[in-house]
Amino acid sequence: MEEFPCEVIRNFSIIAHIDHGKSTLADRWASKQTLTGTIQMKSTGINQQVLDKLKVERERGITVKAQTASMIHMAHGKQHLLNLIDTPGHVDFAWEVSRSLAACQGALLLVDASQGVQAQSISVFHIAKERGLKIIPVLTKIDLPASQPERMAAQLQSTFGIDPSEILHISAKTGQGVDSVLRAIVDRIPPPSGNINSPLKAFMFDSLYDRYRGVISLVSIQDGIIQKGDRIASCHTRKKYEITEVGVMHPEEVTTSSLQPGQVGYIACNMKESSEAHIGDTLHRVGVPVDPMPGFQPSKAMVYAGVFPVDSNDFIKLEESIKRLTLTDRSVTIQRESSTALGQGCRLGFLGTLHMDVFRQRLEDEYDANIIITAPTVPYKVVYKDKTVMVSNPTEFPDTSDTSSKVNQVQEPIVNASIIVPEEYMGEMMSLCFAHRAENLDHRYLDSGSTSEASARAILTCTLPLSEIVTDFFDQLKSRSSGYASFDYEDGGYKASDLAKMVFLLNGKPVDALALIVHRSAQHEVGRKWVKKLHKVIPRQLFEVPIQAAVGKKIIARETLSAMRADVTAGLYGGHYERKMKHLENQKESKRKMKRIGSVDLPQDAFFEILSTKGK
Ligand SMILES: Nc1nc2c(ncn2[C@@H]2O[C@H](COP(=O)(O)OP(=O)(O)OP(=O)(O)O)[C@@H](O)[C@H]2O)c(=O)[nH]1
Repeated sequence: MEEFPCEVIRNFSIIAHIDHGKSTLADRWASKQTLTGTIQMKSTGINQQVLDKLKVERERGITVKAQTASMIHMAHGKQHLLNLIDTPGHVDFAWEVSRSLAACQGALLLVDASQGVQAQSISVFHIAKERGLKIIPVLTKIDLPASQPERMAAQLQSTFGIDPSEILHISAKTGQGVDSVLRAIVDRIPPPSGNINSPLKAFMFDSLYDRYRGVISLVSIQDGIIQKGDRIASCHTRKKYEITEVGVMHPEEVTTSSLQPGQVGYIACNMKESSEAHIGDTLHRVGVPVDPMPGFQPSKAMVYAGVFPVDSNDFIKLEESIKRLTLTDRSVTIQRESSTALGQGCRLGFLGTLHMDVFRQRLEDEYDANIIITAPTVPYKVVYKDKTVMVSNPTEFPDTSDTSSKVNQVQEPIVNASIIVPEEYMGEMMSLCFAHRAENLDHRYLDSGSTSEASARAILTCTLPLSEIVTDFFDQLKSRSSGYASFDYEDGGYKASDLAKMVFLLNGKPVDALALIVHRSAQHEVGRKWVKKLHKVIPRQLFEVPIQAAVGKKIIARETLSAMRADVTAGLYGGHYERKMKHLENQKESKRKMKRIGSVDLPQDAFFEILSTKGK
């Protein structure tokens, strides 16, 4: 690939609410490049969303991991190199958005012309604005009969102060106006600055793991030049490496002879451990140190869950798979955990529940893992007289009803939430929020000056405990607004709360994997619901089994599982010997799949059933 000086390079991202059409637009450009044959790309074909590489992304139609791709565009008689750094659109991945934007000078704010501004449009706009990026507003899907470009342009003006004459109107589906976006990128986004004669300064904004070459780092070159054979060092770890390959993402890797100032691309340098690749690190030439770029805050886990192998003999294999997977997803935190009910496992920290779901699915799809994942928990702060302890595992939560426990206070994480919804659903949304312990509820209209016409949209803001939204909040939000509501949240710190640990007992023995942290106002309801659920899924035993929910020493709910008859063959009269044997065999087989809790045999399926249902 030829070399491009800074002035013809543009580094940009597309920022948008989920489903507003980022991948479709990027894809149109990618397929156009293959059609014109400007660049040989290992594209998977026209209209296949080449940027959404992961299987889970294709299945769910969401972008999980930011990808980069380079394109060549002719403008003003010169070839321009446009580097697209894709960003995920889901609230869980705001951290990835911020990271991707650090390598850009501009961003396309893509808004669906039939839906208008949504919750994530607002949050990503602010992230881009804070980073000082040039923003190009684009209304897309104008081919849809329901699109209202004029009204949405007015909305962009009232929400973001954008001049309507700057807004591009396109359809990524039909291709209308798509070229005008490329032109605007060239004309409006400033080229990256950088000096080829200055010492090498490369900013690492992402890393991937390759089985054969080790860690592949994605970098944006601030100054200097980087090529094969160069010896580089990390400002953060001070470790030294030799560059074995450099190139650009196209979106597949294409080797180049060098990467120059303003370019975004990948480097391979025999980095064996992903722990050596620090996102936000600055790389320089060995012996020529530079001032590091301001790095990133590490991502913060918001949701924790225990992951256990279904067959306890598979723990080592599972741990290995988890470690391999975290090489491509650095935002997951890992800690070993052991449970009397489920054996040895890992406690993983995720950015949110979608992130957790995606990780679980990737473990199953890519590593063939057979796992049990416990109910998600948020990180709580337990304040003692002399110290504060973070607790992300319900089994470690103290008994707050015990006055001798020396706990002064328990605090839970809070989020500042915003919901955008057509005004006729406001009542439903408010009651949903109140049912989830919302406070500081407020609202305003998004279509400024709009009269009370039916489709006027409002933005509702409130604070919510994070624990309330990690279960079924999002599903309820969608179903109670007929799919119209969009939701976003940001960290709102911690707040004191009246929380308690709920323990479930089978035949008087606590099952640690089922422990929960609940708000005291909901403890009876939650206790009854879970006890009923357990009663439904636990098979009858040879003896009567009480199933109880307890908070502290107090039993708050109970069901009793009646005993069954001992002899499984007793009901078979006059049967063949073989039939009897088969029954006994079956019984032995299902015994092997049981987890024994005290004297109670609990089948794996029961755990799956209990833990897979999201509701508290
Ligand atoms: N009619 C029409 N449909 C479009 C257009 N652009 C995208 N779509 C459709 O909108 C849906 C969402 O598009 P995507 O490109 O997957 O959206 P996205 O923003 O990449 O989604 P995430 O990556 O999950 O954030 C798909 O069904 C697309 O076919 C358009 O210009 N016109």
